[in-house]
Amino acid sequence: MAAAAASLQLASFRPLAAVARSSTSTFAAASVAFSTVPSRRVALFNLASVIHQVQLFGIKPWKHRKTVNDVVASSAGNIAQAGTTVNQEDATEWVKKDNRRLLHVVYRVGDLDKTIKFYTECLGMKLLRKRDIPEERYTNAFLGYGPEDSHFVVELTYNYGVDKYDIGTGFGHFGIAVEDVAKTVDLIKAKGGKVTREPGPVKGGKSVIAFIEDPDGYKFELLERGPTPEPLCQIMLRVGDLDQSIEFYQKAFGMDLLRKRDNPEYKYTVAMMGYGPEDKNAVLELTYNYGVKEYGKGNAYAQIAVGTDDVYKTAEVVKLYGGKVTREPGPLPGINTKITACTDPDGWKTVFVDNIDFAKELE
Ligand SMILES: C[C@@H](O)C(=O)SC[C@H](NC(=O)CC[C@H](N)C(=O)O)C(=O)NCC(=O)O
Repeated sequence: MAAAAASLQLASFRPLAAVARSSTSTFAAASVAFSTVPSRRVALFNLASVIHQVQLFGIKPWKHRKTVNDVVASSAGNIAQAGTTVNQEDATEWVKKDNRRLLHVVYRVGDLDKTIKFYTECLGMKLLRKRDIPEERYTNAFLGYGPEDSHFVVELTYNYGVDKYDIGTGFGHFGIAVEDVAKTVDLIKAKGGKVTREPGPVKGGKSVIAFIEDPDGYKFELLERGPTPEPLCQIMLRVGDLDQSIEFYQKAFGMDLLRKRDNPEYKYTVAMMGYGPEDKNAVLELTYNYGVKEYGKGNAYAQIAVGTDDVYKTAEVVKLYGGKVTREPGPLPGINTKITACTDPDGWKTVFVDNIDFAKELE
């Protein structure tokens, strides 16, 4: 197994010192939005959080205006309703300065041991941790090319008794950077892996790629690149309106548009979105196929997870830019890690995870 991993010629797995971020994305502040915060605890947390962010980033606090929904705290401590009016400029400033990175991508598999064997032996990943939640009847396995505190990894979910899922048409593939695609493909073939596209230059371009399939049919694109600290480098999702998606990921998520490439010959355009340069960070590769507005999502691929310093503010910003918050911010029962979840314009899900709570989970 060690030899297999070595012959993959994957990059040295040194931790990322820091996630380099640029601030190239710009957008106009146009309107204000309102959101309701349902409890006093959350309202007080938000106040503390604003102060915390000011201390952390040295930026001015968000402007909160009194509205009919505002927090009404009597001397007896009763809260009628809570609400905030978030100024877009401040939201933009905060989201760009928030400490964000892609943590992991979550998807379902039908046979955990089979997938772990394939990822470790054919893709050279390491099994980082496993957790079984019998009361919820599922098991997770985390695999990747370096420790979770500094690397993007996969989180596999096995639901007891479910051995098959529908991958749908919207999910594209995961990208893995390797130094020699042909050698990697040979190794994968020797291990019995399925190669769906032989090594060679990408159609309409020069970079050498290949595609393989894992035991559940998830596609992995092998991309020939020099050494990188983050070999697990892309999640490709298909979208129905690329400009709308780019704007959403820039404004609501604070991502940068790292690269956009149109391939008219093959009738598609891709946009790379992320929290730092592609050679050092995993990115979202959003693909628009000319004229295709909708895709089937299936039930196999689940979501990406992104670290944040404040899930409450994150949810506010997502709402401010028209995103759908599917899980209001707050601690998860049992483990107390604070999260919030939302969907993008195509319905692709993201879970934001509190950075400090996540670090505690890894201890
Ligand atoms: C280098 C980087 O930009 C790529 O590898 S793009 C890979 C390319 N993507 C697409 O074709 C996307 C559109 C396609 N219709 C889809 O929805 O998946 C690709 O897969 N090329 C295949 C090839 O054989 O070159």
